[in-house]
Amino acid sequence: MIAPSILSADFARLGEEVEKVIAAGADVVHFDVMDNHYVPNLTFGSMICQALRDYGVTAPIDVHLMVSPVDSMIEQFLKAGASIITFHPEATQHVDRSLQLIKDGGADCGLVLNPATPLHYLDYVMDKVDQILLMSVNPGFGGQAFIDSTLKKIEAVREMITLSGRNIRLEVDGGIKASNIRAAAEAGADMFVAGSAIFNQPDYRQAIDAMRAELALVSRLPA
Ligand SMILES: O=C(CO)[C@H](O)[C@H](O)COP(=O)(O)O
Repeated sequence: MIAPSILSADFARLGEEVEKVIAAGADVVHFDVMDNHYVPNLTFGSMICQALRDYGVTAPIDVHLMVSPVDSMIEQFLKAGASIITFHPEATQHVDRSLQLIKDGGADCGLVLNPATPLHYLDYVMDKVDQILLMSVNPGFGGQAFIDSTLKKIEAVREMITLSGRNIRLEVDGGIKASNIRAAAEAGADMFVAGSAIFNQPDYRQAIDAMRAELALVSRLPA
């Protein structure tokens, strides 16, 4: 799945931008929520998610909360039509409760781990999460370079997913482009967030097609 991050879209024309990127072949809209507290940047909240739904966007909206605390934002995004909500475990006091809040609201839930965040946060929630998001940059800004150590982390989480026996999506986010998406997929990722590599290109379809062409060459797709 290709999930363009609207962080790099033209905010003045957001509805059109989302329509255009979905028409260009994207599967999911990736929605980066930053609070200038958990991360040193500020983006948009649930009203914009609701506005996209009201505009007619029916594609899944994958909300990545870079906020602390998280629970009140979860409630707002559930009401605003989020399909998937992920958050950073160290940003909430009760990880299991926050995950359950998302599930009870009818959305898919998941955890996000920063490049240096240990995997042990996943140990007791593998029966609950629908998605795991591994950040391949430090969160807060688009357009950063992919941190290579993420590949080993993707491999480790793919093993954990296989052991869990569950169909958990493994998403990677940060610095993804046509030249490195294949390595991320071969390590075990199956959902790819890309912001600048899509929205900073003149032709979104061409950018997405170039990524899909690389994915078609992957020798070992994750189960
Ligand atoms: O979560 C994010 C930053 O915190 C963005 O989704 C991510 O960095 C995508 O942007 P790019 O593809 O340009 O790296």
